[in-house]
Amino acid sequence: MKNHKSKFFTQLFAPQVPQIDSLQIGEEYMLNCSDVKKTYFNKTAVENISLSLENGKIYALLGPNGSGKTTFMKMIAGLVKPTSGTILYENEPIGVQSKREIAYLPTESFFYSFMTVKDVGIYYRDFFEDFDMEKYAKLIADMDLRMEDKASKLSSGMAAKLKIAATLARAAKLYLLDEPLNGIDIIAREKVVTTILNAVGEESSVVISSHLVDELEAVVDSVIFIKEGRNILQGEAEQIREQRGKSIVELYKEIYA
Ligand SMILES: Nc1ncnc2c1ncn2[C@@H]1O[C@H](COP(=O)(O)OP(=O)(O)OP(=O)(O)O)[C@@H](O)[C@H]1O
Repeated sequence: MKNHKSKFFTQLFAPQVPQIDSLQIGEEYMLNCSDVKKTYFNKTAVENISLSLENGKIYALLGPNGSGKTTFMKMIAGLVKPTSGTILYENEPIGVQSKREIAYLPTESFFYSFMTVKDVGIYYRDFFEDFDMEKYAKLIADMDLRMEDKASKLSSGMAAKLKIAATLARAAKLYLLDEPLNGIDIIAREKVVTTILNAVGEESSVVISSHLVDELEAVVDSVIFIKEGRNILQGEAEQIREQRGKSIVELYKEIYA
Protein backbone atom coordinates (compact mmCIF):
# COMPACT_ATOMS: atom_id res chain seq x y z
CA MET A 1 0.00 0.00 0.00
CA LYS A 2 2.78 2.38 1.01
CA ASN A 3 4.74 1.73 -2.19
CA HIS A 4 1.66 2.11 -4.25
CA LYS A 5 0.87 5.38 -2.52
CA SER A 6 4.37 6.78 -2.88
CA LYS A 7 4.35 5.90 -6.58
CA PHE A 8 1.02 7.67 -6.88
CA PHE A 9 2.41 10.86 -5.38
CA THR A 10 5.57 10.70 -7.44
CA GLN A 11 3.43 10.48 -10.56
CA LEU A 12 1.06 13.14 -9.29
CA PHE A 13 3.79 15.66 -8.63
CA ALA A 14 6.42 14.75 -11.17
CA PRO A 15 4.86 16.49 -14.17
CA GLN A 16 4.54 19.72 -12.21
CA VAL A 17 8.13 19.89 -11.05
CA PRO A 18 9.75 22.56 -13.19
CA GLN A 19 12.31 21.07 -15.50
CA ILE A 20 15.79 22.48 -15.67
CA ASP A 21 15.20 24.45 -18.86
CA SER A 22 12.16 26.19 -17.38
CA LEU A 23 13.74 26.92 -14.03
CA GLN A 24 14.80 30.46 -14.86
CA ILE A 25 18.39 29.59 -14.13
CA GLY A 26 20.38 32.73 -14.57
CA GLU A 27 22.91 35.15 -13.25
CA GLU A 28 20.35 36.99 -11.14
CA TYR A 29 20.03 34.02 -8.76
CA MET A 30 22.44 33.62 -5.86
CA LEU A 31 22.54 29.86 -6.25
CA ASN A 32 21.92 27.65 -9.25
CA CYS A 33 21.87 23.86 -8.96
CA SER A 34 21.68 21.83 -12.11
CA ASP A 35 21.01 18.08 -12.18
CA VAL A 36 22.84 17.50 -8.93
CA LYS A 37 23.47 13.94 -7.85
CA LYS A 38 25.28 12.41 -4.89
CA THR A 39 25.97 8.73 -4.53
CA TYR A 40 27.59 7.13 -1.49
CA PHE A 41 28.97 3.83 -2.74
CA ASN A 42 25.83 2.18 -4.09
CA LYS A 43 23.39 4.46 -2.25
CA THR A 44 21.96 7.43 -4.16
CA ALA A 45 21.24 10.13 -1.58
CA VAL A 46 20.38 12.97 -4.01
CA GLU A 47 19.40 12.79 -7.66
CA ASN A 48 18.31 15.19 -10.40
CA ILE A 49 18.05 18.24 -8.17
CA SER A 50 17.78 21.40 -10.21
CA LEU A 51 16.75 24.63 -8.58
CA SER A 52 17.67 28.26 -8.07
CA LEU A 53 17.67 30.39 -4.94
CA GLU A 54 16.93 34.10 -4.96
CA ASN A 55 18.27 36.80 -2.66
CA GLY A 56 16.19 37.80 0.34
CA LYS A 57 13.98 34.73 0.56
CA ILE A 58 13.14 32.14 3.18
CA TYR A 59 13.05 28.59 1.84
CA ALA A 60 11.78 25.47 3.58
CA LEU A 61 13.52 22.27 2.51
CA LEU A 62 11.02 19.62 3.45
CA GLY A 63 11.26 15.87 3.58
CA PRO A 64 11.24 12.95 6.00
CA ASN A 65 14.33 11.25 7.48
CA GLY A 66 16.73 10.00 4.86
CA SER A 67 15.24 11.99 1.98
CA GLY A 68 18.55 13.75 1.21
CA LYS A 69 18.17 17.18 2.84
CA THR A 70 21.45 17.07 4.75
CA THR A 71 23.39 15.75 1.78
CA PHE A 72 22.00 18.52 -0.40
CA MET A 73 22.86 21.23 2.13
CA LYS A 74 26.35 19.82 2.65
CA MET A 75 26.98 20.01 -1.09
CA ILE A 76 26.01 23.70 -1.12
CA ALA A 77 28.16 24.29 1.97
CA GLY A 78 31.09 22.66 0.17
CA LEU A 79 31.43 19.81 2.66
CA VAL A 80 30.36 17.07 0.25
CA LYS A 81 31.24 16.96 -3.42
CA PRO A 82 28.45 16.14 -5.88
CA THR A 83 28.96 12.93 -7.87
CA SER A 84 27.63 14.81 -10.90
CA GLY A 85 25.81 18.01 -11.78
CA THR A 86 26.71 21.62 -11.06
CA ILE A 87 26.23 23.95 -8.12
CA LEU A 88 27.06 27.60 -8.76
CA TYR A 89 27.03 30.24 -6.05
CA GLU A 90 27.12 33.78 -7.47
CA ASN A 91 27.93 32.11 -10.82
CA GLU A 92 31.07 30.47 -9.45
CA PRO A 93 31.65 26.87 -8.37
CA ILE A 94 31.43 26.15 -4.65
CA GLY A 95 34.79 27.03 -3.11
CA VAL A 96 36.62 29.48 -0.90
CA GLN A 97 34.40 32.47 -1.75
CA SER A 98 31.11 30.60 -1.30
CA LYS A 99 32.31 29.25 2.05
CA ARG A 100 32.99 32.83 3.17
CA GLU A 101 29.44 33.84 2.40
CA ILE A 102 27.42 30.74 3.23
CA ALA A 103 26.79 29.86 6.88
CA TYR A 104 25.88 26.26 7.53
CA LEU A 105 24.22 24.99 10.70
CA PRO A 106 24.87 21.24 10.91
CA THR A 107 22.76 18.80 12.88
CA GLU A 108 25.85 17.76 14.82
CA SER A 109 27.29 19.81 17.71
CA PHE A 110 30.54 21.55 16.96
CA PHE A 111 31.71 22.95 20.26
CA TYR A 112 33.61 21.35 23.08
CA SER A 113 31.91 20.65 26.38
CA PHE A 114 34.52 22.62 28.38
CA MET A 115 33.52 25.82 26.55
CA THR A 116 31.23 28.48 27.93
CA VAL A 117 28.71 30.19 25.66
CA LYS A 118 31.16 33.10 25.42
CA ASP A 119 34.00 30.71 24.43
CA VAL A 120 31.83 29.37 21.62
CA GLY A 121 31.49 32.93 20.31
CA ILE A 122 35.25 33.50 20.48
CA TYR A 123 35.89 30.17 18.76
CA TYR A 124 33.52 31.14 15.97
CA ARG A 125 34.93 34.65 15.66
CA ASP A 126 38.38 33.13 15.10
CA PHE A 127 37.06 31.00 12.26
CA PHE A 128 34.79 33.40 10.45
CA GLU A 129 35.66 36.93 9.32
CA ASP A 130 31.99 37.87 9.17
CA PHE A 131 31.26 36.81 12.76
CA ASP A 132 29.82 39.71 14.77
CA MET A 133 30.29 39.44 18.54
CA GLU A 134 27.65 42.09 19.27
CA LYS A 135 25.09 40.30 17.17
CA TYR A 136 26.05 37.06 18.94
CA ALA A 137 25.50 38.66 22.37
CA LYS A 138 22.06 39.88 21.31
CA LEU A 139 21.13 36.47 19.89
CA ILE A 140 22.31 34.76 23.08
CA ALA A 141 20.07 37.09 25.12
CA ASP A 142 17.13 36.55 22.74
CA MET A 143 17.60 32.80 23.13
CA ASP A 144 17.47 33.17 26.94
CA LEU A 145 21.05 31.91 27.30
CA ARG A 146 23.88 33.47 29.31
CA MET A 147 27.47 34.02 28.24
CA GLU A 148 28.80 32.31 31.37
CA ASP A 149 26.78 29.10 30.86
CA LYS A 150 28.90 26.01 30.26
CA ALA A 151 28.12 24.15 27.05
CA SER A 152 28.28 20.83 28.93
CA LYS A 153 25.51 21.99 31.28
CA LEU A 154 23.09 23.03 28.55
CA SER A 155 19.98 20.97 27.87
CA SER A 156 19.63 19.69 24.29
CA GLY A 157 17.17 22.50 23.53
CA MET A 158 19.54 25.14 24.91
CA ALA A 159 22.44 23.63 22.96
CA ALA A 160 20.30 23.81 19.82
CA LYS A 161 19.66 27.52 20.49
CA LEU A 162 23.39 28.10 21.01
CA LYS A 163 24.18 26.52 17.63
CA ILE A 164 21.60 28.77 15.97
CA ALA A 165 22.99 31.90 17.68
CA ALA A 166 26.57 31.07 16.62
CA THR A 167 25.53 30.47 13.02
CA LEU A 168 23.32 33.54 12.71
CA ALA A 169 25.93 35.82 14.25
CA ARG A 170 27.73 35.58 10.94
CA ALA A 171 26.83 38.23 8.34
CA ALA A 172 26.30 35.56 5.70
CA LYS A 173 24.48 35.96 2.41
CA LEU A 174 23.02 32.48 2.58
CA TYR A 175 22.20 30.56 5.76
CA LEU A 176 21.68 26.82 5.54
CA LEU A 177 19.98 25.64 8.72
CA ASP A 178 19.74 21.87 8.96
CA GLU A 179 16.93 20.91 11.34
CA PRO A 180 17.45 23.98 13.57
CA LEU A 181 14.33 23.29 15.62
CA ASN A 182 15.29 19.77 16.67
CA GLY A 183 15.34 19.48 20.45
CA ILE A 184 13.58 22.82 20.97
CA ASP A 185 10.27 22.51 22.79
CA ILE A 186 7.04 23.42 21.10
CA ILE A 187 6.53 26.59 23.19
CA ALA A 188 9.98 27.99 22.37
CA ARG A 189 9.95 27.11 18.64
CA GLU A 190 7.88 30.09 17.51
CA LYS A 191 10.18 32.53 19.31
CA VAL A 192 13.25 30.81 17.87
CA VAL A 193 11.83 31.06 14.35
CA THR A 194 11.14 34.78 14.91
CA THR A 195 14.67 35.26 16.25
CA ILE A 196 16.09 33.55 13.16
CA LEU A 197 14.09 35.76 10.80
CA ASN A 198 15.02 38.96 12.66
CA ALA A 199 18.71 38.07 12.55
CA VAL A 200 18.85 37.65 8.78
CA GLY A 201 19.59 40.67 6.61
CA GLU A 202 17.06 41.69 3.97
CA GLU A 203 19.29 40.69 1.07
CA SER A 204 20.28 37.35 2.61
CA SER A 205 18.44 34.08 2.09
CA VAL A 206 17.76 31.19 4.42
CA VAL A 207 17.15 27.54 3.69
CA ILE A 208 15.61 25.75 6.67
CA SER A 209 15.40 21.99 6.52
CA SER A 210 12.80 20.47 8.77
CA HIS A 211 10.06 18.00 9.23
CA LEU A 212 8.38 20.41 11.67
CA VAL A 213 6.32 22.04 8.99
CA ASP A 214 3.73 23.71 11.27
CA GLU A 215 6.34 26.11 12.61
CA LEU A 216 7.50 27.10 9.13
CA GLU A 217 4.23 27.34 7.23
CA ALA A 218 3.52 30.97 8.12
CA VAL A 219 7.02 32.32 7.58
CA VAL A 220 8.50 30.73 4.48
CA ASP A 221 8.32 32.27 1.01
CA SER A 222 9.14 29.11 -0.91
CA VAL A 223 9.08 25.38 -0.34
CA ILE A 224 11.15 22.54 -1.75
CA PHE A 225 9.77 19.05 -1.15
CA ILE A 226 12.37 16.30 -1.32
CA LYS A 227 11.51 12.66 -1.59
CA GLU A 228 14.02 9.86 -1.98
CA GLY A 229 16.68 12.33 -3.04
CA ARG A 230 14.60 14.11 -5.70
CA ASN A 231 12.84 17.46 -5.54
CA ILE A 232 9.31 16.41 -6.34
CA LEU A 233 7.66 19.79 -5.86
CA GLN A 234 8.94 23.31 -5.41
CA GLY A 235 7.67 26.85 -5.68
CA GLU A 236 6.24 29.85 -3.89
CA ALA A 237 4.35 28.68 -0.80
CA GLU A 238 1.41 31.00 -1.51
CA GLN A 239 1.08 29.83 -5.09
CA ILE A 240 1.24 26.15 -4.10
CA ARG A 241 -1.44 26.70 -1.46
CA GLU A 242 -3.67 28.39 -4.01
CA GLN A 243 -3.11 25.82 -6.76
CA ARG A 244 -3.57 22.80 -4.49
CA GLY A 245 -6.22 24.29 -2.21
CA LYS A 246 -4.22 22.98 0.73
CA SER A 247 -1.81 24.22 3.32
CA ILE A 248 1.85 23.21 3.11
CA VAL A 249 1.30 21.13 6.27
CA GLU A 250 -1.59 19.23 4.62
CA LEU A 251 0.44 18.67 1.45
CA TYR A 252 3.39 17.43 3.49
CA LYS A 253 1.19 14.86 5.23
CA GLU A 254 -0.30 13.79 1.93
CA ILE A 255 3.03 13.40 0.16
CA TYR A 256 4.89 11.58 2.89
CA ALA A 257 2.11 9.59 4.61
N1 LIG B 1 28.15 9.32 4.49
C1 LIG B 1 27.18 8.52 4.05
N2 LIG B 1 27.45 7.27 3.62
C2 LIG B 1 26.46 6.47 3.14
N3 LIG B 1 25.18 6.82 3.05
C3 LIG B 1 24.84 8.06 3.48
C4 LIG B 1 25.82 8.97 4.00
N4 LIG B 1 25.19 10.14 4.33
C5 LIG B 1 23.89 9.95 4.03
N5 LIG B 1 23.68 8.70 3.54
C6 LIG B 1 22.39 8.15 3.08
O1 LIG B 1 21.84 9.05 2.15
C7 LIG B 1 20.44 9.16 2.32
C8 LIG B 1 20.09 10.63 2.55
O2 LIG B 1 20.60 11.01 3.83
P1 LIG B 1 20.51 12.49 4.38
O3 LIG B 1 21.17 12.50 5.72
O4 LIG B 1 21.00 13.41 3.35
O5 LIG B 1 18.92 12.67 4.54
P2 LIG B 1 18.08 13.69 5.43
O6 LIG B 1 16.86 14.03 4.65
O7 LIG B 1 18.93 14.80 5.88
O8 LIG B 1 17.69 12.80 6.68
P3 LIG B 1 17.47 13.24 8.23
O9 LIG B 1 16.23 14.10 8.28
O10 LIG B 1 17.28 11.92 8.90
O11 LIG B 1 18.72 13.95 8.68
C9 LIG B 1 20.08 8.24 3.48
O12 LIG B 1 19.63 7.01 2.95
C10 LIG B 1 21.37 8.07 4.21
O13 LIG B 1 21.44 6.81 4.84
